[in-house]
Amino acid sequence: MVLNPVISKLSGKLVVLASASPRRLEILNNAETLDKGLFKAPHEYAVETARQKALEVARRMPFVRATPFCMTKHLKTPDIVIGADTIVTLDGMILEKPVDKDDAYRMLSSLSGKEHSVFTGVAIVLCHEKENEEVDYQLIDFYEETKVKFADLSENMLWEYINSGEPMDKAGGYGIQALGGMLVEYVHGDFLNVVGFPLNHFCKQLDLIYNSSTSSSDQESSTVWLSHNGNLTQPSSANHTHHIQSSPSASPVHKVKRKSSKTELNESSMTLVNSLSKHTGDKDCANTTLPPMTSRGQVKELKVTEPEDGEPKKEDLQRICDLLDGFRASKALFTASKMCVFDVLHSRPGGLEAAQVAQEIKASLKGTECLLEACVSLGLLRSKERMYENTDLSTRFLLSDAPFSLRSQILHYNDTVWPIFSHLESGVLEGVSQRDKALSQTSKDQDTLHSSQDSKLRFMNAMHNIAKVTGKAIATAFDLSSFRTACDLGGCTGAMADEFTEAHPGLSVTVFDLPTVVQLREHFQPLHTDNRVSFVAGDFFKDDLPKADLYILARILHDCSDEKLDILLSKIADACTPGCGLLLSEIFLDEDRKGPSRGLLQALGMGEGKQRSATEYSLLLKSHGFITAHVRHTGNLLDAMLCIKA
Ligand SMILES: C[S@@+](CC[C@H](N)C(=O)[O-])C[C@H]1O[C@@H](n2cnc3c(N)ncnc32)[C@H](O)[C@@H]1O
Repeated sequence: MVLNPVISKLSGKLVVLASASPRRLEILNNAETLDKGLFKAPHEYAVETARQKALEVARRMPFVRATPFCMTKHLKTPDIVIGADTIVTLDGMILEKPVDKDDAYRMLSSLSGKEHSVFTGVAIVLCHEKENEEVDYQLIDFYEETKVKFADLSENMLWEYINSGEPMDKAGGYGIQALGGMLVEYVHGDFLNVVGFPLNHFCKQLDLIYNSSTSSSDQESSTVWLSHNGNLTQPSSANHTHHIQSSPSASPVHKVKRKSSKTELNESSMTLVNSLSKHTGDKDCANTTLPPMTSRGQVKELKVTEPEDGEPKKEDLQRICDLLDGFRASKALFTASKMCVFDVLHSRPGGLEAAQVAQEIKASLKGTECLLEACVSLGLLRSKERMYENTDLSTRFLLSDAPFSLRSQILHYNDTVWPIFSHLESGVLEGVSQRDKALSQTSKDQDTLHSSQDSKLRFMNAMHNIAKVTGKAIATAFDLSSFRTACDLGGCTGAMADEFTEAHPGLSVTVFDLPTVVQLREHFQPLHTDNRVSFVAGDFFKDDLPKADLYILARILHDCSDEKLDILLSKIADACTPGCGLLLSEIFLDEDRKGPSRGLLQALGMGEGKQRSATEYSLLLKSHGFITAHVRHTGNLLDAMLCIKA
């Protein structure tokens, strides 16, 4: 669009930048309590935060004017209040301001060598003072995205920048306008947006507000009219004018107008309602069930609110009941998988009745009906006119031969993890693994040779499943083009090695695992037949390791005590020459050890190892001469870290 003069339109107007107001701290505190899980896309979070900043200030301004002790020079209601919030996102995850140097390290190393997005959400509140001293607010918001790519950052570079102190108060841990500029390879889009304010987009917006008679249908922004105190309820009518119900302190009824499509209107207003209801505690406002997990799988600590009638809230009870019933749901999944319910249903397009399923799985009709109905309630099956069939979720992950099948992993959970967890109380009391105790009963009843072979194959199948699901994300997490040979220590069936050779045509991988495992690997189909994956049997604590440029340790170290880890890392360090790589893949605990719960629940199994954060791994590796080059939170089940031998 052609940009017309706009700044002159502001002359004589009182413009307030919300973030610069004396109430900034409180506003930011309020804004920072926003639950990111509520937002479908990161930019929505930035826009919402900007709205809250602007609205808070706009709503307080007339109040400030009435305060006798306030030293304000502006006794007038502002004409415009502007709020802005900038966030950095990587692979859909919002990176906030680092809490400490380790956090800054985690953030900056995750940005290293990658393109990320910087979003600034901007909210413009136009205040229209009426004759009766009431104020109407018109809210216009928009966002701007800029793509930024970081260069590959060496360890020294990262720490030099972190030690400058600059990252600490900056979203994403860097400031492009200062020292942080040296980290940046390119910027696609508005540079000032990365600095914190998309001036060009803002001017275009002012142009639309003050100069243009252009229809608003082509605007990306949204406009909402608010009541005096900014309260509104969920829109209830289909046209574009919605009545809002005021809270007790608000003036009776105001109108909300928005020049946009109906669907957008509902979505936008809902977000605003949700956020405002947080501030006002207005229980008539729209309520959504919050997802209890963060994007990294940490269960959120949600406040329990006691309604006035003293009754517990439905959502609070639901959260406790979900935990109570969690084991029932797991066991229903295990049983349906073990009894091949999903495979049976897949073999009959159009579905089966409960009696037919019962016949196929050789089970009672009553038991089968209960199992099928429970699976429907868990979203694993769907039913229509008494016929049952798989949902997309079970077709993708629960069939025995699906490319991303997790069935063997489920059977491993049923036959190994479940018995261990049924001894959890003893495990916690004694602080040692209950594995032998839990599994001795099962093996007592069976022929020892066969049972040990069966359980080994079951374990290998489970590892194979997970490697197929996670392998590609790990193999492609870093640029490995400088490595020619790799050794996957504890590489099991070779499924992970297959993903590495698939992703890196110049790479050959030797899988190193215990002799019994290497013997049994013939039960597993290799992905390729071009001989770039070979197998060597041995014990990585005792035997010489095959020579390689890159060592891979996937899901090995969490099972090692600090002493064993020390032995293994010393052996790898001895085998490495400077420049060799070590690629580690594990669940990295958050630095505050509050999540992800998958990692912490795994630790509860009380094996001899322990779960560690990326920084803990990084320090352990550093003590063996490996410098962390990159850390990736892949968003898949496992995270990854690439270290280089100094
Ligand atoms: C948890 S599994 C991980 C498998 C594979 N790395 C993956 O991520 O899919 C651990 C693997 O380490 C192997 N392993 C355990 N101790 C070993 C040792 N001392 N020497 C060699 N391999 C070992 C096991 O046989 C098993 O295959």
